[in-house]
Amino acid sequence: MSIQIQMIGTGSAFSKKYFNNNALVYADDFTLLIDCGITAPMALHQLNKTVQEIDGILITHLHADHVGGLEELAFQAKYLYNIKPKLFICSKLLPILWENSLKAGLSDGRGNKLEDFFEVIPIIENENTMITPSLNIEMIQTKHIPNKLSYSLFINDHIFYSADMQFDPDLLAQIHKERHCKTILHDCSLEEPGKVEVHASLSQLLTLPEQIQNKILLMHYGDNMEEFIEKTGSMSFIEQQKKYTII
Ligand SMILES: Nc1ccn([C@@H]2O[C@@H]3COP(=O)(O)O[C@H]3[C@H]2O)c(=O)n1
Ligand SMILES: [Zn+2]
Ligand SMILES: [Zn+2]
Repeated sequence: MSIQIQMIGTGSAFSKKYFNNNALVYADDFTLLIDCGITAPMALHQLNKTVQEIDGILITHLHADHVGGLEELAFQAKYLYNIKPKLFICSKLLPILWENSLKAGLSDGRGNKLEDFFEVIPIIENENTMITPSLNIEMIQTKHIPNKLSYSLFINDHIFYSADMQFDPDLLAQIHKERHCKTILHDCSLEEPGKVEVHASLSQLLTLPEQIQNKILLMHYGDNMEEFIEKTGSMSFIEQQKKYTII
C-alpha cells in the first residue's frame, strides 16, 4: 500500500531558510505529523492546514526543532477546535516531554496533564505499532546526542526515517540487506566533517555503497543546500512541501 510523505520543513535546527525538519505522512484516511518543531505551526499554515487536519503527531525526540510547536498545536486543538489529536511517543520519552518540556506552558496550576490536550498513545520501542490499518510504525533507538533518547522509524516496514541520528553504516547496511527498505529518509549535516558530530554528514553518507545511496533522500539540511546539488552521489535532497508517493 502506498503512502505519501510531505516534508513541511527540511531544515537543520537553526535553519532560517527552511522550516524545521518535520513531515506529514498521508495514509488512506489518516494524516500523521512526524515531529512538531518550533516552526511547524507556521509551516502548516503555509500549507493552508490547521491541526484539525492532523489525526496524529509522532515524536522522535525532544529537541525544540521536533517538539517546540506542540504547545501551540495543543492550545489550538483544545481551545479553537475542541479536538484531541493522537500523540504517539515512546513510553520512555513521555514523562520527560510533559515534566521537562510542555508542563511550563500547558499546565493550568490545577493539575491538568498532557492527556487533557492529546489522546496519548505510548509506543513500545522495537515493536510494530499500527497507527491506522494502512500505516504501521516501528521506533528504534538510534545514536544522536550521547545519553539523550532519540528514535528513528520504520514506516510500513520498508521506509526508514532517520529523524536525527549519527552516521551508522552498519545499521543502514542491515536495513538494506535484511529489512529490504526501499526508501531511506536521512538527516544530513552539510557542515565540514568533525564540526557537527550529532548528525550524519554528507561526506560520511557518500561513503555508503551505491545500492544504499540510491535509496536515500537527504533531509534536515542547512541553508547552503543548493551549493551541494549534484554533489550528493546517488542521493538527492528531499524538497520542502513537495508530496512524494512512496510504495
Ligand atoms: N551535543 C550537541 C548538541 C546539540 N548540537 C546542536 O544543537 C542542535 C539541536 O537540534 P538538532 O537538530 O539535533 O541539531 C543539533 C546540533 O546542531 C550539537 O551540535 N551538539
Ligand atoms: Zn533536529
Ligand atoms: Zn535533534
